Amino acid sequence: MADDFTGATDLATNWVARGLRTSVTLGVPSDEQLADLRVAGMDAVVVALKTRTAPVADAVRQSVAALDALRRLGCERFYDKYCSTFDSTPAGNIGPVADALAAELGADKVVVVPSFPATGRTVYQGHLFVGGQLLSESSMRHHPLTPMTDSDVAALLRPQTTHRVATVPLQTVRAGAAALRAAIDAAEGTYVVVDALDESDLAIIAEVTSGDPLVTGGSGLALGLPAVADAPATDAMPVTAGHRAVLAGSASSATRGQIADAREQLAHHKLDLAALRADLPGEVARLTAWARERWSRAPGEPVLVYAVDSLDDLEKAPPAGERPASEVMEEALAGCATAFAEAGARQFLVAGGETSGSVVQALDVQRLELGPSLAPGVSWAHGTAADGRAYNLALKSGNFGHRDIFTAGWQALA
Ligand SMILES: Nc1ncnc2c1ncn2[C@@H]1O[C@H](COP(=O)(O)OP(=O)(O)OP(=O)(O)O)[C@@H](O)[C@H]1O
Ligand SMILES: O=C(O)[C@@H](O)C(=O)CO
Repeated sequence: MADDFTGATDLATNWVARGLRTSVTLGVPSDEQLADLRVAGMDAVVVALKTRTAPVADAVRQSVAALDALRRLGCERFYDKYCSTFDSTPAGNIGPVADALAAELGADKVVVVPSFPATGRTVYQGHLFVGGQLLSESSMRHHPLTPMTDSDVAALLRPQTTHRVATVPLQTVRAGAAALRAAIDAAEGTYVVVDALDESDLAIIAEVTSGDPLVTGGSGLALGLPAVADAPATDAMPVTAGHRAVLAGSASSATRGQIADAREQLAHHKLDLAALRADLPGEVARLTAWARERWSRAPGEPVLVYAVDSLDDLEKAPPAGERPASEVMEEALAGCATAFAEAGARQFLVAGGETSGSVVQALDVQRLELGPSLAPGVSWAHGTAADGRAYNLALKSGNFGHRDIFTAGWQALA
């Protein structure tokens, strides 16, 4: 299970890359969805939750419900996917969720592996690096919801868990499978943060944990699996004809660069927080009229709607009596998604995990099948909403993707 929607498609992208037939359910699957998944005969299922910044008790309840559903489906091994930049606060939710899952599964050793080298995330001497910078010195220190101001993974996890947290250094990983397994078993703690700098390190960690009921991490560890023979054909993904939109609620530095790049080519509109607070439905209606007009003049051209293009846009605290900016922006982008869909949009590239959760929940899509990959951890997907409308969706993690992804990413749907 994954704590946000972009993280879910990130993990699914990596499992598909290793040849596993993988479905993503958006929320805890119902009995009917479980029956469909049984028929489809998947190798892996990712349950996408929106729990990264939810109240702790809520996050734990939803994660345990996801575990329960997956067990009823017959799953025996579980991957607790959180952000490769360990997005959390001293209260959670990584620790409390992992504690609950470990208790349910009777797991006494659980690896903690944020490393995802293909996107620049590595762990060395227990410290998390992003593109060669310590996490605490990276742009993640400015994150609007989970600012990361420490890089020591064990130190980040300790206040969040009732268990002890140990670390295993890179030398032990590189000493091979037997040495690593022995070190994990001997570690003084339930959680074991394991260093990994490249995919060969992840392959060793994946090998030695292949019998563990629970592993935790970013999606990189999934790339450590040996490839299965006949990989599923992602080019078989159905493409749904319709208008195109980029909806970006992410304030991450990669997204801000992608917005700057796309503004040169796409019709764009920056959301105005004050105007949304004054009249959110009216703003969404005006934006939809603008998008309709753009699509009528340039069919096939995406429109770009975004929240932030500079860190100065970020609101630290709302004015007295007002809702937090994050809630307002997520509601506005979710409102745009449903109104744009009503106007004929069927292809959405969404930036940001929380934003993707709000958008996909508003569209009421319940399951995604993955298609072509756009970048490490990002793929197009196809899903059908409860009202029967089909969509192509790419859910892009804030810091993932090349600078031109908002303009070049559509080629895969051509
Ligand atoms: N002006 C603003 N002030 C404060 N928060 C904002 C503002 N604009 C957008 N936000 C919020 O910032 C949050 C960004 O989180 P989101 O998960 O969508 O992106 P991200 O963290 O970059 O992506 P990911 O989680 O995939 O790395 C959203 O809740 C969004 O609504
Ligand atoms: O692990 C990552 O970095 C991403 O999948 C993510 O979770 C960002 O929201």
